[in-house]
Amino acid sequence: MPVFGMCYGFQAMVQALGGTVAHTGLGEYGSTQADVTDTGSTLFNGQPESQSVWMSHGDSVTEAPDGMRVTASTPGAPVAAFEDDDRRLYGVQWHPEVMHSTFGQRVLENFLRKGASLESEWTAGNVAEELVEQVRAQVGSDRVLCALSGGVDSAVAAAIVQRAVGDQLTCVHVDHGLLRAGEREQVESDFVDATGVDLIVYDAREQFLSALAGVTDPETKRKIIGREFIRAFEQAARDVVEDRGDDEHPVRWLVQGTLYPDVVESGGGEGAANIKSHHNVGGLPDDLQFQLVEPLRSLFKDEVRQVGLELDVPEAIVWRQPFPGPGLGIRIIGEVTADRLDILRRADAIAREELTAAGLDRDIWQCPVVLLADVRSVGVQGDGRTYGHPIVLRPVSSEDAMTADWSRVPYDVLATISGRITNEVREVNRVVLDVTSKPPGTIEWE
Ligand SMILES: Nc1ncnc2c1ncn2[C@@H]1O[C@H](COP(=O)(O)OP(=O)(O)OP(=O)(O)O)[C@@H](O)[C@H]1O
Repeated sequence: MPVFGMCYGFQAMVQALGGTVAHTGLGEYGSTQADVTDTGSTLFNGQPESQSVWMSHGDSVTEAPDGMRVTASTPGAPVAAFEDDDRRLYGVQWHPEVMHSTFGQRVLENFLRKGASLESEWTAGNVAEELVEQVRAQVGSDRVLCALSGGVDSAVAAAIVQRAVGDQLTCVHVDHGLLRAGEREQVESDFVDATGVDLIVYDAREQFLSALAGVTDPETKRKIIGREFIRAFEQAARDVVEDRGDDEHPVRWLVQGTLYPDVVESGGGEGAANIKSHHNVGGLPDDLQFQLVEPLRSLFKDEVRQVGLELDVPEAIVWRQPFPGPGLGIRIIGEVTADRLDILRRADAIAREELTAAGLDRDIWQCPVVLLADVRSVGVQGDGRTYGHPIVLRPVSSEDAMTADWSRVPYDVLATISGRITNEVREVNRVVLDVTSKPPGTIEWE
C-alpha cells in the first residue's frame, strides 16, 4: 500500500517506523523556505532546490527511520521530507495541499502518479457516465423529485438524474420572489431547453411577501424564509406525488446536490436524516418520506462544473457564483417589500452585467449588492434635492468562502456601475463600496 504522510501524518510515520520526533523548541508556522536536497527524487523530480512551503509544526523529525532517503530540510526541521521507493513510503513535514506551498500540487501528483502508479483516468466524460449509471441502478423505475434552485449543485445533480431516468424526474423550482433578475427564466427556459427536464415552477411570491411584511430583524427574516420555503416545497412535493406518481411508480426519491465537502463536514453519514444540514433555506423536514439520491457526493465544486459542462448544463448556470438560498431577502437591510425588491433587483442586475462585461466573473467569488432601505441620504439630481437609498457593493475574492478579501475591482468598472445604478435606478442616489475582509465582516450583510 503506497503511503504519503503530511505534517502530523509525516511524524506518525516516523514514530511507527522507528525514527525520532523530538521537541526541539524550533516550531515553524506559515510560509517557510525548504531546501530540496535531492531534486532527482520521486516527489521533487525536476523542481527547484529552494521552494516555499506552508508549515504548521511544533515538534520536528530529527532522525529519519532506517531505509528512508531524506530529500528536504528546513531551518526548523532537519528531516522535512523523505521517501523509500521500494516500500512506496513518502512524506513531507509541510502541507502540500495548500496553495502557499508553491510546488505542493506537483508533489501530490508525483506521489499519486509515480509513487502509487495511479493512471490519470478522471475525465468529466467518464465520471458523468458512471454517475448516470449509478443513479439508474439506484432508482429503477420509481419517480424522483428534485428541488432546483438555479445554482450549480442542484442543476448538475438534476442533469445527471435526468440523463439517467428521463421523465421519471420532476424538478420543482420555488419562486419565492427573492430571486434575482432573470433567474426564474434561466431555470424555466435555459435549463429545460438544455436538458428537457419536467419542471414545475411553484409561484410562492405572495406567500413569502406577506409572511415577511413588517419584519426587519435579520434572524427573524431568515427563519420566516426557511419556514415558508419548507411549506412551499412540501406543497409542491404533494402536488408532484399526486400528479406524477402512481401505485406502481411512487415518488420515492429526492435529489440532493450534496458535494464531497458537505459529506466531510457532516461526518459522512447515510440516509434521510442527513438531508443537507447546512441548507441555507432552512433544511427540508425529516418527515418528508423520501430516500436520497446524491450523485455529487464524491465530487468537489470544480469537478461538478466540469461534469455540468459535459452534460450541456447552460454555462450561465455552471459558472454561476454562489448565491444564498434566502436570496435578495437578506440583502435588503430593513423590511422586505415588493418595491424594495424591485429596486435591489435592478441595481443588482446592473452590477452583475458590468462585472461580467469587465471579465471579472471568475476572479470574484461573489458580489452581493445590498440595499440600505431604512437609510436615506441626501443627493442632488437635476435641479432638485433627493433623499434616496444607498446601495452597497460587496465584491469579495475567496477560495472557499471561509475567509474572503474584498476584491480590488478596477476604479473605472466601479465608476461605470455607480453611474449606471444612480442613473437607471431612480430610488438610489449613492453607491458605496464595502472594503472589509472576512473575518471580521461576513460576505453577506445579514
Ligand atoms: N428557490 C428554490 N427552489 C427550489 N429549490 C431550492 C431553491 N432554493 C434552494 N433550493 C434547494 O435547496 C438546496 C440548498 O440551497 P442553498 O441555497 O444552500 O444552495 P447550494 O447548496 O449552493 O446548492 P445550489 O448550488 O443547488 O443552489 C439547493 O441545492 C436546492 O435543492
